[in-house]
Amino acid sequence: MLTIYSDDHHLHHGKFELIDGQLTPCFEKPSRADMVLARAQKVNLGGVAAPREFGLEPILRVHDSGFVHFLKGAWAEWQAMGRDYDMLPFTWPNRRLRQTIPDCIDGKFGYYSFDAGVPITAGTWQAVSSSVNVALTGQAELAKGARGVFSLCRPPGHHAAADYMGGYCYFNNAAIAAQACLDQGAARVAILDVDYHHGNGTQDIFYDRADVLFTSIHGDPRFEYPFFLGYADEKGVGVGEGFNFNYPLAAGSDWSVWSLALAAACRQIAAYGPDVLIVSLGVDTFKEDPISQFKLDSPDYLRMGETIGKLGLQTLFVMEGGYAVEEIGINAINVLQGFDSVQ
Ligand SMILES: NCCCNCCCCCC(O)(O)C(F)(F)F
Ligand SMILES: [Zn+2]
Repeated sequence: MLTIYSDDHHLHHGKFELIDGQLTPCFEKPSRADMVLARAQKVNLGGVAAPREFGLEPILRVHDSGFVHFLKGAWAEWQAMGRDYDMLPFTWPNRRLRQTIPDCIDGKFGYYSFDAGVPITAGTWQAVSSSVNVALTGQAELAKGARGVFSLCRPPGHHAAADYMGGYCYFNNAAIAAQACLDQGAARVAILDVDYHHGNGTQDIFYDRADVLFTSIHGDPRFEYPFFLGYADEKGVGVGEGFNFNYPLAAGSDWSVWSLALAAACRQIAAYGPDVLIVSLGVDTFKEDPISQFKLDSPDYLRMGETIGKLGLQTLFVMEGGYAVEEIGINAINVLQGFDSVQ
């Protein structure tokens, strides 16, 4: 399987995030993607290709222009205030506050984000732009007939919605790739989000649409981030009703439980009959993951890939989360090797 990868992700390395009331070094760090790339090369998964440049147009097919232009100009605006350290948001327009866009950068950042997990640094714009190009280059390979492609995206994207970032995500790489499939003539695209955390951004973007089926298996939001979306009763709205399936699972869930949700999601995907499948591939479902509560083990990721491969669909794998850095490469690449093992 071909891997699409850009070194530009190294340009994005936030210093701190707020976890359990403490400022903690960011878990979403460059070594994550380095370990996955190293494993892909070690097992000779396939070639590694640099992304092509697609510009802002495909991003603006999914994201609000005010949001995109805020992110593009944020660091320069911050620097102009004499600040050379990471930007972090700290106040958000909650219930009954004005949904207005202030002039002050702190107000704008709060308007365009939903948590403090999105540091903006000097290299963030370049890194997130390249992460989108990695996803779009993978999508282009699929359009040329590839059975499976791996877009090794960093930063991740599935928490980002049309007009807000959060949870380490800025642009929604998987959603942008899905929209590109539709813009190139696909009638239906299925997205399977296997990251430990619910892909609230991806769900939000496609919630009122029938041309994208969203399925997600994740930690129950009653106890797990992102808390405020990802419940089983969220089925879509309007013409989108019946095209959204959430499978929240209890803390401690292992393969025996997780695989039942995967089978259910795959039944929905098969019934939908998509032209293409996009997998938001997070491997923070791993039993050793430092910020997550599932109990999958490395061999389970081979089975995950085989199960996905048996759908018989052209599939774009888009990297999302996973923080057990020593094993992140083995677990992510196991999924792809499992997929490839199915003829
Ligand atoms: N007590 C733990 C608090 C963790 N708070 C933030 C979690 C963000 C998860 C990001 C991710 O793994 O879903 C992505 F794929 F987007 F990277
Ligand atoms: Zn996650």
